Amino acid sequence: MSQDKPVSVSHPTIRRLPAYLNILRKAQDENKTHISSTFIADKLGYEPIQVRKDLAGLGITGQAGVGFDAAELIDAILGFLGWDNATDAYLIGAGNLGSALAGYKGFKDYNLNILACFDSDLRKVGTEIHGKKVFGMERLAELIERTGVNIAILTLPDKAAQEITDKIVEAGIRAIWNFTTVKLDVPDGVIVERVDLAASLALLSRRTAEAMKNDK
Ligand SMILES: NC(=O)c1ccc[n+]([C@@H]2O[C@H](COP(=O)([O-])OP(=O)(O)OC[C@H]3O[C@@H](n4cnc5c(N)ncnc54)[C@H](O)[C@@H]3O)[C@@H](O)[C@H]2O)c1
Repeated sequence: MSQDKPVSVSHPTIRRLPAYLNILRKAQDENKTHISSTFIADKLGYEPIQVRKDLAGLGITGQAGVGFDAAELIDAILGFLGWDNATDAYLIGAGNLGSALAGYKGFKDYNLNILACFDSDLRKVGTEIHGKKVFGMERLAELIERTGVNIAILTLPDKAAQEITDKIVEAGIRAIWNFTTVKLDVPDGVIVERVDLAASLALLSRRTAEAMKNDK
């Protein structure tokens, strides 16, 4: 396997990488040392050329007839995504969604470490959710500044999202995983990635409606 300098990598390619990682790790668990693009493609219902193009975009090419060295490919993907070092994050809004994320053990596979939660509800402050301490909002800026945590996960109500964003950005947060529906206004250099289950559900619903229409 060779690794050249990566060229530009599209967002769809980046979105596919976690699925590749998942397959590679499972294959490793089954003691497979080398994996072909066809193997990965078959598992995901893609064309092998798609997988090869995605990995070539990262500067990785397999060896003809041998495929990719699974361990090297895992390291290359982790390195590309910046998942080779533990990334600490604070979660803000320890309600239904926030608690579920705080308790999701799978994030450790992506080296995301939710250090602690923050909430304005005094009944939650001082408690623990899935082993993560819940701090009051008055501690948020101080702790961001002191610990140098760069990532915030926003799982609070929409109406509080912009105000809290302004505060955490001023305190030093550089990346926000935004689960609210608000389009956040942030200064240049601060990265926001919004998660939208409704968009995904809309696709599911539409495709289901079309499939049912075709069955009639
Ligand atoms: N992205 C998605 O697809 C998706 C899916 C589900 C929910 N959501 C969004 O996630 C957010 C949370 O949803 P939920 O069901 O967990 O709600 P929830 O009411 O269960 O939890 C919200 C939490 O935020 C806290 N909170 C309220 N105001 C706050 C403030 N000013 N500062 C700090 N904490 C505050 C509350 O005390 C509560 O613990 C909502 O904005 C919702 O729209 C998004």
